Amino acid sequence: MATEMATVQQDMNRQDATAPTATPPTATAPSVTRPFVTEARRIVVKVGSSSLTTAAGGLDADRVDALVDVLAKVRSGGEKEIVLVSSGAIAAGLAPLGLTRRPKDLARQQAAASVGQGLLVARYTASFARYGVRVGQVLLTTDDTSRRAHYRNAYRTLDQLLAMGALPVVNENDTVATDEIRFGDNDRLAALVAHLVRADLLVLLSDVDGLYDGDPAKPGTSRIAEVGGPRDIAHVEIGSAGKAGVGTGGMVTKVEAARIAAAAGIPVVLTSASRAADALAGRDTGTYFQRTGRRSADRLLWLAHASTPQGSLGLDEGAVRAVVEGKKSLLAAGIAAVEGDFVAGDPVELRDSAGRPVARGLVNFDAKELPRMLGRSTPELARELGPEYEREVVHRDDLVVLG
Ligand SMILES: Nc1ncnc2c1ncn2[C@@H]1O[C@H](COP(=O)(O)OP(=O)(O)O)[C@@H](O)[C@H]1O
Ligand SMILES: N[C@@H](CCC(=O)OP(=O)(O)O)C(=O)O
Repeated sequence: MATEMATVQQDMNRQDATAPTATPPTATAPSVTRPFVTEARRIVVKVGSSSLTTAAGGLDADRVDALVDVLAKVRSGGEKEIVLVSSGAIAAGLAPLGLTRRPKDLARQQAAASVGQGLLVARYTASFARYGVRVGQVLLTTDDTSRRAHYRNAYRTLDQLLAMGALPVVNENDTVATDEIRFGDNDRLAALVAHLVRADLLVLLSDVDGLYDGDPAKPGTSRIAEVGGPRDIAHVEIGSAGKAGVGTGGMVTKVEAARIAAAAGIPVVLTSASRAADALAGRDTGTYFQRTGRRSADRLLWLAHASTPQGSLGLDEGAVRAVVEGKKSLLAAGIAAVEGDFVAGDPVELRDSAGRPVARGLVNFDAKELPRMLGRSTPELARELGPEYEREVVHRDDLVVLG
């Protein structure tokens, strides 16, 4: 982890007005100082609901167009690929359904998302068409991010869209996600998509021009220009709700997303949508989160951050050592307890004898099959129950140790 101190800068234009246009590059535009941005070939850009909607609610076509202008220009040279993770489905669906504010219940949020997602993608399609760019809609759930077959499929589709010169517009599949398995915000989804497509850069666009060292609405708070690692911002007061009332998660989920991406070797720039052009030109704007780690094995990041465990396995001490220190597969012999109603292929939590989660993995058996297997060796199981029981309960390739 990097230990440099965060750099703090005073900034007068912290909050985006609802002005539709991107900030024009003027004489005061900051100089190009970020080669990791100018050199990035594959970029994931995430834009929040608060940057796409009008003050009165509903989709703001001018703001969508302003963002599209910036993104189309970035990729116009043919050297850069962009994946856009766009929120805004729920916000866009409110007014057409006669709703004045974001409903609290999931069913009405899903209805709004169902109406709004169509409008959102229609708007992007029309707007990118001005530049002759095709968009492809990709809707993902947490399952698509943790199950091997879904994960590969999601990667293949996104990669193929990019190879064919299209621009993927990703959102969470809100209409089928339940409360338990929902990302809710798109910030972490964007970090995981960045990892999935092996992006060189993640740009998070919000209605605020960076991370502040306190509530940006209050005087005396300053923008943090650079974050070397989580310790740099351990003291920062990070709010969970945006002022516009249409976004979710606030700054908390953005910082978490930046942490996930940075730990996976992807640098992150967090700024406002109106500064997207500056940010993507490598100018010194917003908050830059340095990478803190290297790329990890593909799917495991998704397993750690995106999956919702459907149950847990209690491990004895030897099994905890084997899994955590030895990076070995989990065998039935080391399991003392089973909780939950999972089926083979589900993500489960692996806990130590004190109940602390130590790892997460995809289980190879249904919950109801496991009790009679506990504490027994693999050859014994094969002999007594049949050769299909001669398997690890969680294979080490499907297992991630929690840090
Ligand atoms: N320390 C902080 N620095 C910057 N913004 C903050 C901070 N704490 C809370 N916020 C709030 O987070 C909001 C952005 O979150 P959100 O509304 O969810 O945006 P989006 O829709 O873009 O995802 C900002 O408008 C700001 O008011
Ligand atoms: N998938 C949801 C995202 C929810 C949301 O508000 O996210 P964000 O604005 O990124 O905090 C939507 O499209 O409305």
